[in-house]
Amino acid sequence: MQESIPVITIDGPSGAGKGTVARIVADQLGWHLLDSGAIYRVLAVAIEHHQLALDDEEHIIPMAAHLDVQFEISSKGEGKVILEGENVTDIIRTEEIGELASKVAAFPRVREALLRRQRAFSVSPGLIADGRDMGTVVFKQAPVKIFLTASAEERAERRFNQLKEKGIDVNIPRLLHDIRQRDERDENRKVAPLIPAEDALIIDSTGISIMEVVNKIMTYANGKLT
Ligand SMILES: Nc1ncnc2c1ncn2[C@@H]1O[C@H](COP(=O)(O)OP(=O)(O)OP(=O)(O)O)[C@@H](O)[C@H]1O
Ligand SMILES: Nc1ccn([C@@H]2O[C@H](COP(=O)(O)O)[C@@H](O)[C@H]2O)c(=O)n1
Repeated sequence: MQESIPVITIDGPSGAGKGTVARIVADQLGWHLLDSGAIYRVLAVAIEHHQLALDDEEHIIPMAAHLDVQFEISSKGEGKVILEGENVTDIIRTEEIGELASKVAAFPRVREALLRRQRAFSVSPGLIADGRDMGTVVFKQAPVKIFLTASAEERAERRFNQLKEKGIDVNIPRLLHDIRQRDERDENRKVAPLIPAEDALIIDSTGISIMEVVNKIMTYANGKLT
C-alpha cells in the first residue's frame, strides 16, 4: 500500500452489510472499492473448474498468485467478474461457493498469495476495502477501520430476503446454520482470523438501516481524515 493513499477498511462477518455500505461509501467519496471476499470466491470457483482437491497447495498457491480474473463494470453499471474468460458474476455469489471460499481462505499460503493483488487496489484518490482482515492484515496502516456486525439471526434473515429476491429457494434455519458455521471457521482459523482491529470502530447494525450505518461511517471517517 502506498502510504499517501487513504484507505477505509470494513471488516465483519457474513451478511453484516459490509459490501452494501462499502459500495455506498465509495460512491459518496468517489473512491475505489475492493470486495476482497470476491477474490476468495473466484479462487474457489477456479479450484472447482480445475477439479483440484482443497489441500492441493502445490497447484492452488500458484493459481492464487496468478489468478486470471477481471473485475469489470457492465454497460448497465453493474459489477461483472470474469474468470479465465468466463462470466462468473452469479456463480461466485452462491452459498456453496461462499462455503468453499471460507475453507480455502484458512490456508496461510493462500492468503499470502492473494496479498499483492488486494494491495494493488489501493490507488488514488482512496480505497474502501471490505472483508475479514482488511484492518488487521492487508491494510494494517489504514487511518479508518470499521468492524461491522449484526446478530446471526438478523444476518440470516437479510440473506434470506436477498436470495428470495433472486428467486433462490432457501430457508432461514439452514441459512442460520451456514452463517454460524462460516463465522466459526473465519473466527477460529490460525491466520488472519475474523476479529476487530484494535483501532477499529465497532458498529452493530442489528435493527439499524443501511443509511444509518453509512452515516455513522461517514461521520467517523470525516473526523479521522481531517
Ligand atoms: N443495515 C441493514 N439493514 C437491513 N438490511 C441490510 C443492512 N445491511 C445490509 N443489508 C442487506 O443484507 C444483505 C447482505 O448484505 P451484504 O451482501 O452487503 O453483506 P456482507 O457483509 O457483504 O456479506 P458477505 O461477507 O457474505 O459478502 C443485502 O441484501 C443487504 O441489502
Ligand atoms: N478478506 C477476506 C475476505 C473473505 N474471506 C473469506 O472468503 C469467504 C467469502 O467472503 P464473502 O465476504 O464474500 O462472504 C469468507 O467467509 C472468508 O472465509 C477472507 O478470509 N478474508
